[in-house]
Amino acid sequence: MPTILGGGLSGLAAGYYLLRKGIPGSQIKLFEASSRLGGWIKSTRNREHGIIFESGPRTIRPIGVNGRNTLALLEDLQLEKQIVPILKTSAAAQRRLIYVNNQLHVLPSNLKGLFRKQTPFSRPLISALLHDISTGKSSESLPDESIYNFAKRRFGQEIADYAISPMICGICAGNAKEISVKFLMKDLFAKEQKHGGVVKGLLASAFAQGAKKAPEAPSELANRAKAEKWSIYSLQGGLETLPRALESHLQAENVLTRTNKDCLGITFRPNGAELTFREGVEEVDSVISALPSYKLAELVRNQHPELSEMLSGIPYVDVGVVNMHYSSGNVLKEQGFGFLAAPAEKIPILGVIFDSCCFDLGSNTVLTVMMGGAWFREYFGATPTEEDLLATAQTYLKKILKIDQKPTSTKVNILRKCIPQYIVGHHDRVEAIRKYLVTQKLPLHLCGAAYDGVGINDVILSAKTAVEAYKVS
Ligand SMILES: Cc1cc2nc3c(=O)[nH]c(=O)nc-3n(C[C@H](O)[C@H](O)[C@H](O)COP(=O)(O)OP(=O)(O)OC[C@H]3O[C@@H](n4cnc5c(N)ncnc54)[C@H](O)[C@@H]3O)c2cc1C
Ligand SMILES: C=Cc1c2[nH]c(c1C)Cc1[nH]c(c(CCC(=O)O)c1C)Cc1[nH]c(c(C)c1CCC(=O)O)Cc1[nH]c(c(C)c1C=C)C2
Repeated sequence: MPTILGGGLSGLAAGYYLLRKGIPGSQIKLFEASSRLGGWIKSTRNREHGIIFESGPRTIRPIGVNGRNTLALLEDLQLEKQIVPILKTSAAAQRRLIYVNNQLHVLPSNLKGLFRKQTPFSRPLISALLHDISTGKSSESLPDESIYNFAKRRFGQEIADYAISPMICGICAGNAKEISVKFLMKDLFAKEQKHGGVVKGLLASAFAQGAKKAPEAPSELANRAKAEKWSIYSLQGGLETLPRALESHLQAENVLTRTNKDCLGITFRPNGAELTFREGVEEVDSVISALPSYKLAELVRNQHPELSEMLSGIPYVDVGVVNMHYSSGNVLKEQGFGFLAAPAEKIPILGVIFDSCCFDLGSNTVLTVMMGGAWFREYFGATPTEEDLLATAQTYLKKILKIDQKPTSTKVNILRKCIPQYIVGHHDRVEAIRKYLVTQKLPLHLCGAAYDGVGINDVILSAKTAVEAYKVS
């Protein structure tokens, strides 16, 4: 009987894939510590004006193997009609801004943009590619390095400071000087190590592969996303519609989903495992962990200190999220998805999402300010109040976006340890963790944001992969 620990998106998706594997729902259990399922995905609708505030994720990418996998899941859950796409032609898809040198700048969004000089860059971006071509490989071969160093070596300091560093903030709220190059640029790094440059490597593999592409049968929804040119998408009712649909699906199939069930320890036995809860002990055949890695580390510490140590080596950061709603028309002068602040600006906010520019919210303006991340303690100390975060958000909305108006409603969330950081050495660490599970023959499978990608698509795929490896006894 497989038991899932953690009822965030990856845990719910693990339940869905176990059912698809043919395991009867009555044999599957899912235990969640908090009072609700969905983890960081939380969409709150204001009762008075109906505006939805997302405190966690808000958009999903439709492309790539993992993007298409999510679309197949949505299709199976019959959520197609609830998809709200952002088209590639929209301002939200084409205008991503960065805040550098006390100013907002638009990042190039097409090939033409590479040939033009655009602030804050001192030269057209094409010169970054020439920099890569003319720069040799690093003298010794590197097993890993920070994405900042890699970008600086290959493409120059401006790319590292103005493009890569803000982008890392906008994906994992992290410091590019600490994050592994393999987090986003695994292939480019491998190409550089093999061919002495990224462009050289890309050309070599283009010649080697010709125009061949892996054959794949995309779902109807993936074809629609391509034909209609979706850039990213959300769901009616907010992204929480997805965990709610998974929850209903699992319950309809008789999966036992229990909230307020905080697992306190795991002890592996020759034929399974014992899970300790405040209410007592549950005996299970095998465990699928959809927990944050630092939590799993606590649960296995007594029996497997070495595994626990490796799991605790994956750091997490805190993010402050402030949703702002203005009912008095458009208070926003800028168009686009939002802006990200370059860490060199040394301001407490990571970036702002222009929600009402992404989705049609009538005459309302809705913005989400994200702050802290890798620098949370530095700017906010150990115990900031919600008022501190709201005041900071308002200060920077006024300074950067010139918004003076008082918001109609606001919501502040301090998300503690919400995003894992894939620091230099992460991939080796995850490999060592997996090797330990195999050599110790532990009936434990891992999924979730801690290991193979932090996005929604990644965690859904991680659940699918974990379930594929699960052997039905
Ligand atoms: C602010 C923010 C913005 C984001 N934006 C995007 C975005 O726009 N697009 C995108 O693709 N991704 C985004 N993400 C990432 C995405 O939200 C996450 O990767 C995903 O939700 C993680 O799901 P998970 O199931 O791995 O983890 P979690 O959501 O952390 O779920 C883990 C669950 O385990 C439970 N748990 C913990 N301890 C125990 C225990 N002892 N026993 C039982 N249960 C336990 C927790 O309560 C929780 O419900 C964002 C994340 C954040 C924080
Ligand atoms: C400022 C903080 C954050 C913002 N979004 C996130 C954080 C921590 C989290 C996040 N955003 C994206 C993903 C998924 C990546 C994936 O694998 O699909 C996650 C976990 C999507 C994303 N958002 C931005 C970028 C560059 C990306 C990567 C993929 C894509 O191109 O869509 C930009 C961006 N994020 C934030 C802002 C303010 C912003 C700005 C323009 C907020």
